[in-house]
Amino acid sequence: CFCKGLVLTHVNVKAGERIRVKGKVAPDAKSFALNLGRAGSDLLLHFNPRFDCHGDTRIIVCNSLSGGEWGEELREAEFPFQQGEETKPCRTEVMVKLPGDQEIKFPNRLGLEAVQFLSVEGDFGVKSIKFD
Ligand SMILES: CCCO[C@@H]1O[C@H](CO)[C@@H](O[C@@H]2O[C@H](CO)[C@H](O)[C@H](OCc3cn(Cc4ccccc4)nn3)[C@H]2O)[C@H](O)[C@H]1NC(C)=O
Repeated sequence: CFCKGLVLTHVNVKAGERIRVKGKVAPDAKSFALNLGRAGSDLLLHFNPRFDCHGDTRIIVCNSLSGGEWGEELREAEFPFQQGEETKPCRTEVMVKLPGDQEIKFPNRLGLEAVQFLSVEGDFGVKSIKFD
């Protein structure tokens, strides 16, 4: 079974701690997103792999959201995701470890000490989330 559109609050993840999200990319995935922050309107990291969305093909878009305003996008061309596969786009405090050895570092633009909010959106079915 898949959990789509998941929102967790009060997760209280601090710098150096790790969140490991495991799940499956939908076979017909267009895009999915993992969001970390204080709340839905204040995101430290919006991590958005796009298979075919907003005119983007197989690009990872990362951004921050502050008071509902998007920051400047960071676009990563390395795209280690396949539609229909199991994957672990795991992440730590604004350092995102991707499948394989690839990492994306993203500035802590909101200067959050801890993350309270985690959400998963789009074509990704969550199978497990681990905090350690
Ligand atoms: C060239 C001038 C226009 O630029 C375009 O402006 C769009 C609107 O700002 C940019 O798209 C937005 O990029 C944001 C990150 O910078 C977010 O990804 C915006 O999506 C927010 C969102 C989440 N969700 C839920 C969701 C997420 C994933 C899959 C399914 C539902 N629905 N909308 C998404 O609409 C889009 O990335 C941007 N493209 C470029 C090339 O800059």
